[in-house]
Amino acid sequence: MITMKDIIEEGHPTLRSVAEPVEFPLSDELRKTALEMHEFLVNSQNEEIAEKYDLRPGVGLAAPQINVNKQIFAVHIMEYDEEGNEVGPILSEIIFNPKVISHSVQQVALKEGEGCLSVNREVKGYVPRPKRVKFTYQDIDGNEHTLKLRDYEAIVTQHELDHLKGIFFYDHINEENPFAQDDNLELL
Ligand SMILES: OCN(O)CCCc1ccccc1
Ligand code: NI
Repeated sequence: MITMKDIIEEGHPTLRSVAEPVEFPLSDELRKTALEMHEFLVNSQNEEIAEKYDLRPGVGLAAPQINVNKQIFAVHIMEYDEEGNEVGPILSEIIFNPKVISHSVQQVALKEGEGCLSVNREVKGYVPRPKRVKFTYQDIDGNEHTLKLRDYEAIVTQHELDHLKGIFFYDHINEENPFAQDDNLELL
């Protein structure tokens, strides 16, 4: 299973490189790695397992973060009810060879900013990203899919897409004023 020791940190060159496309059918090894990336996210959101293995909770994980320079990322975003019980998956998928088709001019950012499993420090500031994004990808069997996301799911997905291009979330933060706002930016 993947644990925090497998996740490389900023400063490692792989995190600033462009990931390679994935060939299908997957090798047994790459299929296993992809499934383990998704399993890490599920484990990291399970209180007992996260505590037992000291996992930082994550809703996304990109292959370059475990030093695999391939165009793969996993997302696992669950819906919770007011008591904090899991209702079901909002977006839970392993994405291969994603290609952005279009995105909105309108931007969104999380009020609390973003973090990253490969960045062991807090970097304050709004991370402006397109509010809506449409992209194609292949699933673990190589089947093509098209997905249109908005708001939080779009933010998480674009954070992962950035990792495949060697971009960190803080590259998008306004240096002069990290909390700069304009009427094209909606805070979530
Ligand atoms: O690359 C995934 N990762 O570092 C985990 C954090 C994911 C994430 C956190 C806040 C907003 C968007 C995405
Ligand atoms: Ni990250």
